[in-house]
Amino acid sequence: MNPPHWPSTIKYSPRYTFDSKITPEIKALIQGSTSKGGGQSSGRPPVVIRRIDLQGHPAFGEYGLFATKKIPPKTFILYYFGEVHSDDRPDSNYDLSLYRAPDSSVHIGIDATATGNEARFINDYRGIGERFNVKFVEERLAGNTGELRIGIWSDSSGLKKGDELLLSYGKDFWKARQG
Ligand SMILES: C[S@@+](CC[C@H](N)C(=O)[O-])C[C@H]1O[C@@H](n2cnc3c(N)ncnc32)[C@H](O)[C@@H]1O
Repeated sequence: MNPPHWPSTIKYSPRYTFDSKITPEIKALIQGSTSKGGGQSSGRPPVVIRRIDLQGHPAFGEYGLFATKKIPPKTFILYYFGEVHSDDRPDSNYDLSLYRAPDSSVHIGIDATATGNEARFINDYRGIGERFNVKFVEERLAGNTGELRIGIWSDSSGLKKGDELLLSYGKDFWKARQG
């Protein structure tokens, strides 16, 4: 079932989908040798999608993601899911880097433009809060033999109920969108 306020134009998926151009080798690299647990851990994450109706909020009219309860510091909240792909998608505003080969011959991303989960709605802190309050943490499941994931964790301050989750997308994201 879709989470509350999920927009009908986007497909909800609490697990990876794979672009048709992803080779079996790359799929195996991402999934690891232990194909354990294809999706989000049990239950809904402690977050809710809300439309931003606050005048002056830089993402006014769009959506954001908010804590439904107090989240302690350094706590796992949810994973970032979307379409795993190996092509360049410079125009996507929902594309996260998942894996880069040491010689840069392969670069895998997770693009949640058309398919994804609640994590796609997390805004960048710039113009909203003083600093980010959540961050991306890479992990491999099953004692480092399972699927490669990007988790979203609270930072050292934690969040209060009702706080908007705010990331730092990094300067390159905004530099690429200037002008
Ligand atoms: C990953 S999406 C975040 C969710 C988005 N607000 C939505 O409703 O789909 C990234 C997009 O959100 C908006 N956004 C996120 N953080 C922002 C910020 N600090 N200032 C302005 N726009 C922001 C921009 O449109 C950006 O391209």
